[in-house]
Amino acid sequence: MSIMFGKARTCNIVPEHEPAECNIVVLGAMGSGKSALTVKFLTKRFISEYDPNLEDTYSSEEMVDQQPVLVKVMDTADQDGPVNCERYLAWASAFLIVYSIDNRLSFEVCQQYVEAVTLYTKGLHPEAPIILVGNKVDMERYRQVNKTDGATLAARFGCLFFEVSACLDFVSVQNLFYEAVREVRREAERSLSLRPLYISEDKAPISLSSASLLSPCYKELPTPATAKLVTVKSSRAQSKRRAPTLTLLKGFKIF
Ligand SMILES: Nc1nc2c(ncn2[C@@H]2O[C@H](COP(=O)(O)OP(=O)(O)OP(=O)(O)O)[C@@H](O)[C@H]2O)c(=O)[nH]1
Repeated sequence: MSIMFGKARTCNIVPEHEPAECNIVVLGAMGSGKSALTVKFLTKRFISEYDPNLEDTYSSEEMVDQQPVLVKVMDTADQDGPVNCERYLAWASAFLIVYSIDNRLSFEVCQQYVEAVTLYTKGLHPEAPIILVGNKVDMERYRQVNKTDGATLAARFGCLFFEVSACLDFVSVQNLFYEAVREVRREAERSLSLRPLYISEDKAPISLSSASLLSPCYKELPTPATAKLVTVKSSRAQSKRRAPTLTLLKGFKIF
């Protein structure tokens, strides 16, 4: 039984008891800090080196505003700008598009990503939100991109904007991913309120929990050349609450 939210898409309705899922794709120019931000979020640690061609997808059980959510993060590795985007566009619930404040070219590449993603998501319901991220804010003395440039780009495309540093505090990096989850929830509610439910007459209506609203209607995880689903254990393993498990950080050197 499928419910059509105005657009013909196959959709797996998630039963109430399963945690919602949120698929976050991290995009941006090479060297902007995508992997560092991803690893910081998953392990609270800052990496120094990694295999730049490695593209991986990680999952972590999180509690965002007292609601459990399985956050899946695809750390992409494009060589030059938005190419071969279909491997993540349909899978994504949200996008983090990253540039480095000390690299003007990375900001220009970032604009290409924002335009490419917006072209795809406009008109979809729910629309996958974009969060624009100016990384390496610790490199203030080498700044090449003003904060107002980032804010102006974000305003132009109606997306959130943050400046952070993957090598400074963890909370501001965690907040990027948590804000993405919140935006997906907001967009799901907005989308539900905007569009009537079309339910075939012979079926009783079913209640849509926020979990089912949050889990995107997407095809199986794409299988790009090197991407694979691994689970991650953060250094929070020692903390009291149920911590996600990291079994593999291939190619990352953690210090
Ligand atoms: N100072 C500083 N360096 C950073 C920060 N984030 C990442 N770096 C460094 O910048 C370089 C690139 O970081 P990555 O996370 O590998 O960048 P990336 O976007 O994943 O790069 P690709 O995998 O090539 O696409 C590495 O040497 C990192 O240590 C930051 O917030 N501040």
